Amino acid sequence: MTVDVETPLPAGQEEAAIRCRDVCRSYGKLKVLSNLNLTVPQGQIYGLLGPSGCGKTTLLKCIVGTLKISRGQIIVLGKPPAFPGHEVPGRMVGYMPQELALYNEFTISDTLTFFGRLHGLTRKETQARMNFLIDFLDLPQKNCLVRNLSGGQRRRVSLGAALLQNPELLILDEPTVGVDPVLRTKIWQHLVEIVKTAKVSVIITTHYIEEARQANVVGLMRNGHLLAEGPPDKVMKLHGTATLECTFLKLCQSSDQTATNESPSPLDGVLEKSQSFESNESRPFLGVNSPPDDIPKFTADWKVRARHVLPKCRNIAALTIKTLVRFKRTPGSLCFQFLLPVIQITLICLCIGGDPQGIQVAVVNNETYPSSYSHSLLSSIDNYSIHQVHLSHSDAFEGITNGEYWGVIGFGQNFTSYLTKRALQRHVSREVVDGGSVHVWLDYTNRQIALMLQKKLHDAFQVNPDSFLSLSKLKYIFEEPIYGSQNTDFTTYVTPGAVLSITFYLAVGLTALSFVLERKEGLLDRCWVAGVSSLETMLAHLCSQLFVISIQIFMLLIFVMHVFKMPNEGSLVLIIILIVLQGVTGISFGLVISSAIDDEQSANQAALGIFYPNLMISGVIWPVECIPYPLRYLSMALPQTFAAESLRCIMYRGWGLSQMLVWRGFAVTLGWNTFFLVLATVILKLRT
Ligand SMILES: Nc1ncnc2c1ncn2[C@@H]1O[C@H](COP(=O)(O)OP(=O)(O)OP(=O)(O)O)[C@@H](O)[C@H]1O
Repeated sequence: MTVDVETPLPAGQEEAAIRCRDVCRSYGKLKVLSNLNLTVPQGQIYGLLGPSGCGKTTLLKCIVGTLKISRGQIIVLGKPPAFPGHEVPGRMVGYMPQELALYNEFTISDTLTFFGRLHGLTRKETQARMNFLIDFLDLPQKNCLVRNLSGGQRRRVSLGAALLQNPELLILDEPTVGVDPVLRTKIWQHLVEIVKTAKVSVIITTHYIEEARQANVVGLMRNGHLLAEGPPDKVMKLHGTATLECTFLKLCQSSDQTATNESPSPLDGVLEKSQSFESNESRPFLGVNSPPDDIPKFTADWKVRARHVLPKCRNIAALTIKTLVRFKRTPGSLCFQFLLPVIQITLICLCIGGDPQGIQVAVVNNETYPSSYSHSLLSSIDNYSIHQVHLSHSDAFEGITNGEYWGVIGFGQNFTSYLTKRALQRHVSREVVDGGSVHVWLDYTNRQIALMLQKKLHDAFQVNPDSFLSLSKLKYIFEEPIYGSQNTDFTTYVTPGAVLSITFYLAVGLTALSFVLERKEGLLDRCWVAGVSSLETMLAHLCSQLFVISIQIFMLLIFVMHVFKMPNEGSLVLIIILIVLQGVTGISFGLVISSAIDDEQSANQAALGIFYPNLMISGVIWPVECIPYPLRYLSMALPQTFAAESLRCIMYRGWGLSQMLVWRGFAVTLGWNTFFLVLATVILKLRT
């Protein structure tokens, strides 16, 4: 049967706050809920009891809609959870998860204000409820930080957050664990009172089985199904026991016995047992006047669906403010986030691409008179880069062999006279060529240093155009470059790519970790139950991270352009937009990692794992033109290759968006942003 959202439910069914029929849920191959049937009557307290690991929390998560069921049907306050337009998850339900699910950097007041914002309470309403809850739950001052509270106090704050908006349905997962007996009694009294006065429905799990006698109905759960369901007195009377604990033990024994009896042969036992389990488990031993299980199918108008999907500004604002408050409470970490990119770019500009300095080179000069060409050549060498050590032939070679010198420069005894002959005569003997040459032996284990030495010697030999050396050489005249200057160093090449990489990786790291931690601590689940969608979570995170990125980029540009004086011929606006977009790529990639991965270690590994390959292949450190072809094709698919090229073109060539090399960087970055954001949203949706 299909019903429209406006159609009233069939008679009898409107009295149940929660109705679960044949509910199944597995984690991989582990079947946790198995054809479970449960009914929580409206305006009553339902105590869900069972041993650890029997599936209570899983069931509650399915009821609030943060976990999807594999089979069966759940109706909460008249409609399935997460049904378009239904406020479950949302304001109608107050959920206290088993994990404390509180922000440690928040005060009690921040915590309640945050949930008040999510539920759309006015400041006045939140304040009034806060005063009541602080008094009722015996909480310390409202400006106490959550991280400074005791375990029991935190649990009470968590309970306060669930009670805040006076929900129609309260779902409490072990609210009394770690709470002293006096307060436990008070909490139960409050539940009894709100059930009576405000007709609130409550489902509560507890390990203290006997305290559940105050519930109107109890459900005894084992291995993912209910063994019995009914008012506590009736359940105990039916099984002839004096306590709920004894009833539970008795039911467990008889359930074990039934399962054993129904397995005739140990050989085919596995199949038989599971079949008998399936058939028995769906029916509690004692039901509570369940009406016929004719649960209708629900459909929603496309307009309602569309409204349901659209992100709500209220939720995005509440989540963004939450992150900003957390930033405010951790100023050290915030300053570190702002300074880290500046420290990184400073190190890159100082340490990468510069010329080697003070390189020790041995000189063996067999010409003794000071007016010789060898002396004149040696005096032209750049002393800042090359430190000449004059030695004998044997000491020089011993030194270079021992790694003391990077090279040996040698001049023969008759260097000047042979060089003169070479310059004046057309045909000279091999001995003249050899004796009129500068002999250089280099340690090539460090190519950069060896190439620098070659270049410095070459430059030194070019200094005097009238010298015999220049006569004996063919000359090239390098005119003014079309772009850049002849003094452009490697740092200039690296900086634009490095700025993009720093922005990208910091955003990846911060996003991937913060999300994973929030999920682990149950905070994401709690926000979802308060009605926040995956898309809103993403957008809020994007907004708050954009704030951090903006300050990072501002400081980066100040350092790059004013401290390290990198040339900029292009539009500053384009440069800022491109860097911000790369930051968004980092945030969205971080969101993909955190939506797919559950623990910090794996998230860290994923973020770090892509760091080096991406850095090496994207042409950030070394030109893409030097990369082998298969990797070069891979490089084109990466988010930073074209973006880095685009930024170099803007900064050093002064190009704008009309040039393909520039707009291609923007287009690829936007493409990756969209892809990562959609992927993260889909993964988050699929994983609930
Ligand atoms: N995310 C998960 N992935 C895989 N298995 C899970 C996951 N969450 C729970 N389980 C498994 O599902 C089973 C039921 O867990 P659940 O937390 O629902 O039990 P519980 O009755 O609430 O236990 P407790 O009273 O100790 O909280 C357990 O065997 C648990 O190991």
